[in-house]
Amino acid sequence: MDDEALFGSPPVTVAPGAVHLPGWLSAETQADLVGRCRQWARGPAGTRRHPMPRGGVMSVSMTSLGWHWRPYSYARALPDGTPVQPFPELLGALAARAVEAAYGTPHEGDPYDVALVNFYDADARMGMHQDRDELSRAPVVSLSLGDSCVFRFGNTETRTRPYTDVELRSGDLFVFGGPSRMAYHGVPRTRPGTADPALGLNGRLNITIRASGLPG
Ligand SMILES: O=C(O)CCC(=O)C(=O)O
Ligand SMILES: [Fe+2]
Repeated sequence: MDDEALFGSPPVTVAPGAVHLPGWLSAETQADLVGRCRQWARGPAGTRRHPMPRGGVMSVSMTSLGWHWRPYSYARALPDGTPVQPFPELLGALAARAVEAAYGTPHEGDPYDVALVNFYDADARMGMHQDRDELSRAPVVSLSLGDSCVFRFGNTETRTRPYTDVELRSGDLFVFGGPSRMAYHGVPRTRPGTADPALGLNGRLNITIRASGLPG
């Protein structure tokens, strides 16, 4: 696979260390990933909308691979003891290619070992947050499938301005590391109905691939 040489447009640096690569995944790879996400969601650990510590439930449905994430920690197993599904090697390979495509240098450092698959229906959103439960500061690799969304990429100090609103479409790659690794970000809205019908996905999927830095 050499998608980045064949598809997409040049990388856009949104903030130092935060790079958007529109159309990075081929249509074939997108369809393949949608099928895999469906399989992962059907696994024993399933997909769930996590309760928030201060009340309410997340509107995004999540499947964890490699380590189980819930607000706000990683664990080897679900609270009921169900083991988490293994981290797919395919995602490790994609993350390595993604980092090299974004920065032009190979990924060195902690291995990618966890992925969160987020499903957004038409009403789902994700509030401004930092990805701060990893011990590793390896870049976060984010892949988008299906409906477009507004991805709000902010600063490391506050949940509020300054931020940049980026339109993430199906097949887009977004990598944030270095000085942007701890930037606040969120998804204020998706754009229901914008997915290519040929993809067969009603809604939006996002896969974030991370290095937990936790002992394997
Ligand atoms: O859905 C997205 O594009 C962002 C997801 C995200 O920020 C997360 O899973 O922590
Ligand atoms: Fe995040």
